[in-house]
Amino acid sequence: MNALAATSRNFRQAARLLGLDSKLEKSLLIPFREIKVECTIPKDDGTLASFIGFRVQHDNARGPMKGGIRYHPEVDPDEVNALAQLMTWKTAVAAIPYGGAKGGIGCAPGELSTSELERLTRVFTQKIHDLIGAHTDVPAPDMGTNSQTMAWILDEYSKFHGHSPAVVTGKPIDLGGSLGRDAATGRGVMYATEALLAEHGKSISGSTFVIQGFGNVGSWAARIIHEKGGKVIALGDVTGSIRNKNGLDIPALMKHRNEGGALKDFHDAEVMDSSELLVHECDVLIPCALGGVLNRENAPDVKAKFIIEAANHPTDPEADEILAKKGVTILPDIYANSGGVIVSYFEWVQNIQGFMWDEEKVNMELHKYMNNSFQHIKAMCKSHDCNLRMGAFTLGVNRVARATLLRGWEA
Ligand SMILES: NC(=O)C1=CN([C@@H]2O[C@H](COP(=O)(O)OP(=O)(O)OC[C@H]3O[C@@H](n4cnc5c(N)ncnc54)[C@H](OP(=O)(O)O)[C@@H]3O)[C@@H](O)[C@H]2O)C=CC1
Ligand SMILES: O=C(O)CCC(=O)C(=O)O
Repeated sequence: MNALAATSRNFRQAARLLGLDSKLEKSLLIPFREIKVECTIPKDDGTLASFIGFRVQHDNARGPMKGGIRYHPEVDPDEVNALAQLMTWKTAVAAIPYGGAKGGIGCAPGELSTSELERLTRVFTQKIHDLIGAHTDVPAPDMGTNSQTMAWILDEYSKFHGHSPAVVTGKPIDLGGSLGRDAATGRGVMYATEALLAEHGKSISGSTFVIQGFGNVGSWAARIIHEKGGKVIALGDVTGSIRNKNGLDIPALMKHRNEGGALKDFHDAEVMDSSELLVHECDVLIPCALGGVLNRENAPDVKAKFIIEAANHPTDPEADEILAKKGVTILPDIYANSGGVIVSYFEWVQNIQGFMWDEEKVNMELHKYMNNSFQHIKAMCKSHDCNLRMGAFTLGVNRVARATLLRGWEA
């Protein structure tokens, strides 16, 4: 089942639990606007290269649409659509005043030079600048993009609309970015994990973790979990996977990576087959890379007791069912990885206020938002007798449905 079918299926199940009117259900599912643009750039060698860029604006009943921009070869319209829809429910679960959107360009960022990436980002921004804005649709980083990408979007957008720091979040600090945004998704993953483990009488310290993905989300999650006394015993990225049963030395691994070393060359670990990563023995499994990585092929072999969905839609519905039967508890993406968009909201607020918060305040507010959402999800699980995924979906969908009904449809 592709990402869009899986996400829509979860939405429909939540709509049924909530008893939503079928016409409202249909209207909530259909995206507000889907944008597809051709982006041609001259490469450094003078030849032309063409790419397709997407921005799907899913819903704006609760506020400006919000979501990241992904650069990856597998970006396609259905996936962007699914990710945009997830953003709508995620911002509602987090109780921040946004709707949902997502964008992407089908490209392999690792195969483009920095100047080619800059040209591609600027062309994409030229094509969509009229349709984004601080009060309409606010992009942010996702897989394959970072604060530099946001700086180029800000600069290009500002040529048309004047200096507009609040048009993107996840910017460099020197351009109005927020302290704590870089680490926010990983830190939010830690707060979410802490809250879930506490429910089961456990803690991060003393638990073992396996992490897939060592980019923004995976590396920050690993660092913060390590700081909290958690043992990260295996992790992997697209180049390979490593393990150490006594716990990987994450600060040393970060240093090795920052000096250009590949994971497999890290001195204090054993190289392992990446196909074993997701089914490795551990207490907590944290996928932090692509969608659909847990499926009917590997779900029966998963040994983790808890899965924290730091990636978006890492678990397909068949795996969801298999894992539920095995008694694995899954903390769903629309809550588990919401730390990023929550601190994006703080960044946007700071840009609009023209006032900068210190990092302690950012982290304290993030903790508060994550804990509040967890309590609200649990309350939905109780009142609808459902698992955490449906608890989060019913919470998010209900908030968007209420806002939509209050706004009405009269022309
Ligand atoms: N950035 C954010 O704030 C947020 C991100 N997310 C989600 O988190 C996930 C990761 O995003 P982010 O960390 O920003 O992305 P990055 O591009 O920073 O990192 C992605 C990581 O995944 C690895 N990877 C890619 N393909 C594979 C694969 N096939 N097997 C194993 N590892 C792989 C990459 O390896 P390599 O570096 O070697 O290419 C890299 O380590 C995505 O699903 C994203 O949507 C969710 C909420 C917010
Ligand atoms: O920070 C943001 O606005 C969006 C982050 C994002 O794309 C996501 O949560 O999937």
